[in-house]
Amino acid sequence: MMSKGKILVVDDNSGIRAALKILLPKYFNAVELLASPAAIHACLRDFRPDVVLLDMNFETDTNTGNEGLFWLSEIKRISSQTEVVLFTAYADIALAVEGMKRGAFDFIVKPWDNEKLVSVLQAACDKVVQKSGKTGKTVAKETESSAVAKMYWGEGSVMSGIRRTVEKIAPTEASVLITGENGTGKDVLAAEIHRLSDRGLKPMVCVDAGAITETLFESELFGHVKGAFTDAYADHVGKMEQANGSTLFLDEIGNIPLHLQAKLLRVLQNRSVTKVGDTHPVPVDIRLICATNKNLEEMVRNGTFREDLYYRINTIRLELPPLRERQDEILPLAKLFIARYAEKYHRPVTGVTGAAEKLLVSSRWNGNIRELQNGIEKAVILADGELLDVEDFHLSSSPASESEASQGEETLEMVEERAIRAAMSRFNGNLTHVAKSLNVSRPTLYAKLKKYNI
Ligand SMILES: Nc1ncnc2c1ncn2[C@@H]1O[C@H](COP(=O)(O)OP(=O)(O)OP(=O)(O)O)[C@@H](O)[C@H]1O
Repeated sequence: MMSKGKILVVDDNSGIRAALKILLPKYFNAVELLASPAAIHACLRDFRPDVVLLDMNFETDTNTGNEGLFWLSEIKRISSQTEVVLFTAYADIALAVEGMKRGAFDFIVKPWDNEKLVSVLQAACDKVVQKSGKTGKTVAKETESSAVAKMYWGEGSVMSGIRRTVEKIAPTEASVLITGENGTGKDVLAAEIHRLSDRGLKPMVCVDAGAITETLFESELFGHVKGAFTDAYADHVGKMEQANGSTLFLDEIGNIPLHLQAKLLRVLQNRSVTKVGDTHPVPVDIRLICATNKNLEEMVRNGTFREDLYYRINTIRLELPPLRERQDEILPLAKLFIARYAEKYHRPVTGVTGAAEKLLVSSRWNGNIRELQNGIEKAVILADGELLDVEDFHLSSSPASESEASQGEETLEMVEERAIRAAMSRFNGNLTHVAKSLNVSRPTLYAKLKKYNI
């Protein structure tokens, strides 16, 4: 039976790689093979293996195993949850013991026994799943969704400039402030910066300051101890502590009221957080990325945003322009979304007609990339042919307008229900993300969930 799990094999012997390329895919979800350890960093970041099967000697004529031990430490340093199985042609017990002391899961001697190798790799995968407290299915799902969230950069000049800055600043500890209208891709950009950083193997922790009430804000961000307030039945670890060693993404930072801004600033300055109802500060090491669609400078001027907090979060500023100012990106993004939704809904759509291209490029896209994405999703579901045409889009006015609602209630209701169900499944029922992706408020989403019995 196929096990869950992703295996990375690092071995410079092409014969061994060829044999494992045939053997391992029968037992595991995904297998990557590297001839040289030089690409291990990139592979850990992009492929995110559960287990690495690591050769101990990469240079002919050396059999000290030192290189293997070095790479073992590197893998553990970068991704402590990844298990490493050492693979050596030289049965050296001392080396095996040293490797295990340094955190290797097990040791396999070449020439190997297929059954033994598979069972050791399976046991290592099981350990990863147990440690993360997830089933193999959810591990695979997370990987899928992180692949979906991967940012499309395009060739446009504006985004190329931002990309160059991002590549420079991502590996640093600098706080980043991302600004831009709704739907311009601030969340996606934050995730990309995190992915490219040294913290990228840990999950980024997100707080949507626009979606939590003022009363819950402190407890959500800083945590609370049991009994701190009426409903505090147990200790709760706040998002800041959860983000320790990783990145905290504070979305809609412009929505935080002034008195809470002061508390947030204190935590950021002291690099320690005290739970509500507690007196002991806990040190936290976080990289901060904030986003807003508000004009923070104006808020500072009119006294609704603290100047000191503004400077604290704003070491690097990235401004995502509205989609109407990045027209060269509209068609490439449209193609990307068409391919995504054609596959998802099993529709034969492959592109757009020339007339539809003109319409897409000249539309205002007040809801930016989110609106384009939603428009394409609907069009792909409803289209009859292979090419989307002008009438497949309802772009004469803004997409949520009444003119759209009057175009055949039955069909649109069906589309709406399907879109909500799709979003619920895509975001595993996370209502904040579902509401955001559909561009509706949470109360509207609740009403629709009730209406469609979802
Ligand atoms: N560069 C991109 N490549 C692929 N998809 C993108 C890109 N930018 C945005 N999207 C998609 O557009 C939608 C909106 O993006 P995102 O949520 O990041 O925008 P936002 O600016 O954070 O919006 P809001 O201000 O409402 O929070 C998402 O579904 C996202 O997947």
